[in-house]
Amino acid sequence: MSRLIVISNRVSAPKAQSAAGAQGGLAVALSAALREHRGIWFGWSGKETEEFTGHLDMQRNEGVTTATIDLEQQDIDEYYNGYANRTLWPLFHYRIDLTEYERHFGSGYERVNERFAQSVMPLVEPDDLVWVHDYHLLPLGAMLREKGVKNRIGLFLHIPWPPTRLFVSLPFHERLVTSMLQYDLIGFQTQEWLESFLHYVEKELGGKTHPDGTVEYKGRTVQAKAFPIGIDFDEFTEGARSKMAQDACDRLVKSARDRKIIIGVDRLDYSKGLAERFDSYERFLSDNPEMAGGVILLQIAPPSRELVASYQNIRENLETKTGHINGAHADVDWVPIRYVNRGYPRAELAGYYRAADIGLVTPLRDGMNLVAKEYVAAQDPEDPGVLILSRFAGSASQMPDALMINPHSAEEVSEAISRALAMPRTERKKRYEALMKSVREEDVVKWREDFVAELFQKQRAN
Ligand SMILES: O=P(O)(O)OC[C@H]1O[C@H](O[C@H]2O[C@H](CO)[C@@H](O)[C@H](O)[C@H]2O)[C@H](O)[C@@H](O)[C@@H]1O
Ligand SMILES: O=c1ccn([C@@H]2O[C@H](COP(=O)(O)OP(=O)(O)O)[C@@H](O)[C@H]2O)c(=O)[nH]1
Repeated sequence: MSRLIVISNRVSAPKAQSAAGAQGGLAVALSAALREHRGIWFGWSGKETEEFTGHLDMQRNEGVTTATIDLEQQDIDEYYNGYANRTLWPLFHYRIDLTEYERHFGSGYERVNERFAQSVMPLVEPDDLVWVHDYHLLPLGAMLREKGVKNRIGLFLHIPWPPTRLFVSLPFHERLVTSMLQYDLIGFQTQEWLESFLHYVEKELGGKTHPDGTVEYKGRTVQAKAFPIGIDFDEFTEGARSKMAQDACDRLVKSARDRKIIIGVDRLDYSKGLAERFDSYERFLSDNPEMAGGVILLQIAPPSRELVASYQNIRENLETKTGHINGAHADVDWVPIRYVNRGYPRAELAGYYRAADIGLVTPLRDGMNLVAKEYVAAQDPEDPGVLILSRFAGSASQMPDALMINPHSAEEVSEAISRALAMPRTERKKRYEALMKSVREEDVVKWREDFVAELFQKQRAN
């Protein structure tokens, strides 16, 4: 079996995750993948250094070897807070209005990718499979090729790929995608993002694409394919059976005092549609005055990317909205929204999910959304809650038995909440069983096995 070298922006050791509560689907998914695979996880330590040295901090923890580098302040500003999270993230989530095109972000992004390439090179052995993750590192494969790496290299993009008409607003878009065509395998979360990518390659680069996702471009053959990511089902359900989960469930049920509970769990990110969700909930309260005092929305929203202005704005906006909704609707013994700006360990979250009658997942655009899958996995099979899911989440394509909504329509979301609260147990069970089948079967193990098997098969074409 080939060794796996996983490269991602963030590296998160398994112990650190379970202690603090990993607040990102990528960290959750990769630790599960590496637990079974001999290999190394390489990336940024999350720390800052005065001067970049390329020093590798190697650690071994619960069967996973990690190798990390520190970055300079300017690197972090231009690469992570800049090009990754002020240019690519908003553009790839269709928010061209929030996308910033600064030349120094682009040069910082390339410089850091070059630093990643230089630092990881000594770790790569001839038979290793190299698996690069996400939008932070799109040109890394090409930089490794320039340094003579002949190994099979795959890329998995965890976020959407935008339609061509939006993507071409990115300066130097051809350069970015041409560099991506140095990978052997490019994975997307859904068929829709895959098709957008193939469309771009045909229309803008003049490459030839085939129905099975094969791309031919300037003598190279690259495979593109959808690999929907799942949760670590075994680990999650074990956590959901723990005392921590049980205590959390009891605590929430007790504090709700027979009220219906709706839960949302999201990084504080504009792509998650939190402002629209709060508006929809207010619409529900206004349309259903008899529900006053009978329902609460628990929104867990740990802060994210706090140095980026658009993330500071969403935080302020939600604080104002929560204050407004609670002010307008609360009573002496009832507050309609419990808005919590902190993160919890996943086992504790599992208890909160289980206590909730509705899981409200309403992103405006989301690569996958693992929270939707975790909500289902945490339910009591005999009395499950209802998942309300945005049609714009990647997970929607695998979860047709959720109540599917358009998150831009407050009316639709409000009606879905009413319908979920009134749904008979037989229908809830039927939907839960269908959803659970995909959550169980299409888990992170299958995702990793499918991607790695495909990468293993692909011989470098040139
Ligand atoms: O590392 P951060 O900047 O704090 O962000 C956390 C992660 O967010 C994104 O997650 C995506 O990957 C998930 C798993 O595939 C997927 O379910 C979700 O829809 C995506 O948004 C990001 O892509 C990761 O790189 C970040 O680590
Ligand atoms: O307080 C929290 C909030 C979130 N998460 C985890 O963070 C992940 C979020 O992944 P998702 O795919 O939903 O979105 P992302 O944040 O990666 O965009 C899920 O596994 C959550 O359980 C967590 O551990 N603690």
